[in-house]
Amino acid sequence: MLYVIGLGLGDEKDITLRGLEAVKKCEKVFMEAYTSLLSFGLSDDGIATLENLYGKPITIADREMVEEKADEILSDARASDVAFLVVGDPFGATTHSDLVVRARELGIGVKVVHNASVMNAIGICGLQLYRYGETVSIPFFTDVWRPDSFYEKIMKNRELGLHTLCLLDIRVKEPSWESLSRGKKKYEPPRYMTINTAIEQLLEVVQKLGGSAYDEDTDCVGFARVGSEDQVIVAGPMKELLSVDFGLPLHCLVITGKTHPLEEEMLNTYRLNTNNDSNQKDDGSV
Ligand SMILES: C[S@@+](CC[C@H](N)C(=O)[O-])C[C@H]1O[C@@H](n2cnc3c(N)ncnc32)[C@H](O)[C@@H]1O
Repeated sequence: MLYVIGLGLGDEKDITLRGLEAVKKCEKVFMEAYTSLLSFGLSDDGIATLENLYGKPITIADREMVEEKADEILSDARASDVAFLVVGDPFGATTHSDLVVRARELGIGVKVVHNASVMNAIGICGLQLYRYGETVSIPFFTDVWRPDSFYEKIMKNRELGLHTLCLLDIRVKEPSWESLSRGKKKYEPPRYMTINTAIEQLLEVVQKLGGSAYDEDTDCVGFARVGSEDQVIVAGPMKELLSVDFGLPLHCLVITGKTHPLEEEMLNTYRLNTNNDSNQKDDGSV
């Protein structure tokens, strides 16, 4: 049996009871480690915390392993119970349908244990989840690659008065161009896009295209480490969020559409000049 288990967004305590029971009975545990992060990141300590809780070792499955070596995971799942752990919800923003479809084709049973996803946790800012349009991904620009396909989607959402969730690039275990040209893979250090970089890129694109979908005065909400004890949520115009230090990853950004007075009321509690208590530490410190 293949158990596909969501870990939630914060730390090791966010797994559900159902998920924990499933992991405990599995003989092998893989953890997908390239589309999201728990609050402790990929530090050895963090993984060790999970291993202690589960009472068994975890094999980190990077993109190469999940995409190229899925056979290994599936052949284990054919013979015994195997857990495949995904931060957030397994089907929130990342779809692991490939693995599930292949397992089903091979006659391997699949059970999914859901959990909170960034896709629903952003509801905390007060913008109604049913008032969102298409989610966009913002990739890191390079000197020679500065794609702008997200612009049109944001424009369509804004024309319809809908909010836009922008998921920000994560680069983990990316081979460097240099090493590829030498034929021996060497990996770049991991990179996680900040809200500040995302806004810089968004403003660059709207200026380049001469568009009007948004500008530096457009109201947004920046989220860092949602679901963790030290989460930070700040609402304000793009130009204001540009200079906010949101701290460690992960970050995402919402560009507001047309807001309802009730949405505004909640949003106002996250503005810089208010008593913003988005941070959930018990002592209220930020
Ligand atoms: C592919 S999505 C996450 C999918 C995950 N399975 C889920 O359900 O949440 C990854 C992106 O979502 C955003 N994200 C995920 N978790 C976050 C968090 N706790 N706080 C802020 N942004 C987050 C980041 O922009 C990150 O690059």
